[in-house]
Amino acid sequence: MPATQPPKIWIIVPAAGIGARMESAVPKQYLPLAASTVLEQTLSVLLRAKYLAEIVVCLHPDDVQFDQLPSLKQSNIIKTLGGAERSDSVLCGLAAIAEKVASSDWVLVHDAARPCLTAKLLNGFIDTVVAEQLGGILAIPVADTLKQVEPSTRQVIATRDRANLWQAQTPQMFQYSELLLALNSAIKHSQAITDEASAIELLGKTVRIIPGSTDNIKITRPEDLRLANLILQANQ
Ligand SMILES: Nc1ccn([C@@H]2O[C@H](COP(=O)(O)OP(=O)(O)OP(=O)(O)O)[C@@H](O)[C@H]2O)c(=O)n1
Ligand SMILES: C[C@](O)(CO)[C@H](O)COP(=O)(O)O
Repeated sequence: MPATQPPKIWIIVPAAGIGARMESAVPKQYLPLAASTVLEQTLSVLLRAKYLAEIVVCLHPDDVQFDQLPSLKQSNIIKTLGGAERSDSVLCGLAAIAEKVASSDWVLVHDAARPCLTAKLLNGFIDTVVAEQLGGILAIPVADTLKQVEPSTRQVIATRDRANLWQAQTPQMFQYSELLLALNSAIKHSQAITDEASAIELLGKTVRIIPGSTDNIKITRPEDLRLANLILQANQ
């Protein structure tokens, strides 16, 4: 019987955002974190992914920092230009691997701005998606009581049922051809999407939730950086 080929995983790291909500002088992916920067911390974990083919980092056209990072010396990290929206950046990443990837290879997308992912969580996630052969995302159940609010007055309109509501995280992982089709279709139909899973959902396809971790925060606002430092210290 012929031996089965191990799966191949291509990792796309959208890192072309300007970090408006962070209000920092440099884009948040280049802010200092632990002994390096947010992006280097993220890449150091992703380099430990099982079945890794290549990592593609999608950068802003004005990016001057990436080439200065020691991580660039890794042969399986390549860079490409990102786009106006996160989904455009991911599509640029898919274009960068188009000549090398097979349609059934897996593409794992992970935000540059989520540096507290651990190799254990990452590889557990990969194992589950590969074993079930079904695209999936990390997510955590909503923990707090949810209020719907009138935006101008900030008055509470209603308390919403949080049962079965989960907060999406990254990594998110789908087969190359499925993700390419889904993102192109969402853009063609002007559907606003903030993650890969929403594009897949719009095609009517199944997305599996795999429990993530409250530690896998996205650096969005200034206070998140302090929390990320504490999480990384605690996980040392
Ligand atoms: N055009 C864009 C916008 C975002 N991203 C990336 O997508 C991830 C998640 O986005 P978010 O946290 O919203 O980052 P920013 O867009 O940089 O932040 P903000 O929305 O506050 O401007 C980040 O790693 C960011 O660099 C990207 O690659 N291309
Ligand atoms: C993909 C994501 O990290 C899932 O939480 C998120 O959607 C990205 O950015 P957002 O613009 O802050 O929602």
